Amino acid sequence: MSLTTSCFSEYKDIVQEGDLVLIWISRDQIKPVKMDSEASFNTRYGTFPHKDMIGKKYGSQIAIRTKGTNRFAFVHVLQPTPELWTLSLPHRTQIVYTPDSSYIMQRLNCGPNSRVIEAGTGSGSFSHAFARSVKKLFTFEFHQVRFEQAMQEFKEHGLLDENVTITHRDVCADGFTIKSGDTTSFDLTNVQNVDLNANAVFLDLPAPWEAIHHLDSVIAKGEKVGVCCFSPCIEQVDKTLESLEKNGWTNIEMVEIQGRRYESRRQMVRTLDDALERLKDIKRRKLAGMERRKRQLEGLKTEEEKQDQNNGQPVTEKTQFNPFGKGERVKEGDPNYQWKEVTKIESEIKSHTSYLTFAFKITDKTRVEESK
Ligand SMILES: C[S@@+](CC[C@H](N)C(=O)[O-])C[C@H]1O[C@@H](n2cnc3c(N)ncnc32)[C@H](O)[C@@H]1O
Repeated sequence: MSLTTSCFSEYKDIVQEGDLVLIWISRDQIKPVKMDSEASFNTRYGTFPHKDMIGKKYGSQIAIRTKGTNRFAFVHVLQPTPELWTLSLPHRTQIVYTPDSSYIMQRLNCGPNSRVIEAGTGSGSFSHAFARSVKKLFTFEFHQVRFEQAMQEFKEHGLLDENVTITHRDVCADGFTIKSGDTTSFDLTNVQNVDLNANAVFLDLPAPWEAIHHLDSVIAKGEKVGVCCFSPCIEQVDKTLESLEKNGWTNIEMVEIQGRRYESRRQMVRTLDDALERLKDIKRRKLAGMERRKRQLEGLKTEEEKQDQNNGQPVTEKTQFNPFGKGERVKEGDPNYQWKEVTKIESEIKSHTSYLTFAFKITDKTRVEESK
């Protein structure tokens, strides 16, 4: 089923047939699904029929009974946003994540008047974020299949009807000018050359330094234009810096974003008495074990031990309460215990993604001088 919706720019209350819905299973598992009342969404916990989601409010929890057990499994139905799309999209390439994209848009002063050039389009992660915030996005991709997939996806998401143009192009070899005869989503019926007039540029290419000299003819005159090059290796940054300087870009700065997710959690308050009790417990259990082994070697067993052996039960008494983790499990926040608020960092941190090299340029200063 292929339907064009403006799901990324319009807010809706109710899930409808044909909607692109992001099904939130867990923080690491969000799946994009087109609503089709005949279809179901399968998880390892069970099957969620789409018809149970259609008609519900966005944000609703949908529950089913799990297979074989009398428990519930649930998912949430969410409306797409660029941030959630980045976490759920089908990867065709490496992508730009929200900590980087939000920082880049802020540094490039992106807003409702921005006209942005992006190359390459890749999986379209950043394109969705740009599309929501800027006036025009001109995105370029030289890989034929990726170009077609991205164009289809942008069409389905309603982006091509709004402010996005995608062009099939090797920007290092052929620059950024869109002209008649090009393979592009731009309607070139009455146009020879498209005036890109871009005031922000984002290059996520293996060799951005080969594309920089093509920018002068497509960036806005008389205003400050920003460029950001996204490169994973410092050697690439070196070459980019050289090219930026050579082509008259100034205020060059390289930064790296180290995104961290902090979680607010509760930790049980542990007192000195708890620590002493724990040490005593270890000692008690050790002694009980030694006694038992001794009796086993001597072939002697207490009545209780014989009984326990018959039942297959452990002989050592179970620790009732242990604030250091082992023993009886206590649910976080259990009101019978004392808790303190703590911050925990995620266990697996995705560290270095890429270096961001920013630079700025004003090609024709006449207008700026006049306004002074
Ligand atoms: C890392 S991906 C971009 C990912 C994208 N920023 C995202 O967030 O989804 C780089 C893309 O640039 C494309 N590319 C590489 N060299 C290019 C060139 N000279 N012209 C146009 N696209 C190019 C590749 O085909 C690839 O799809």
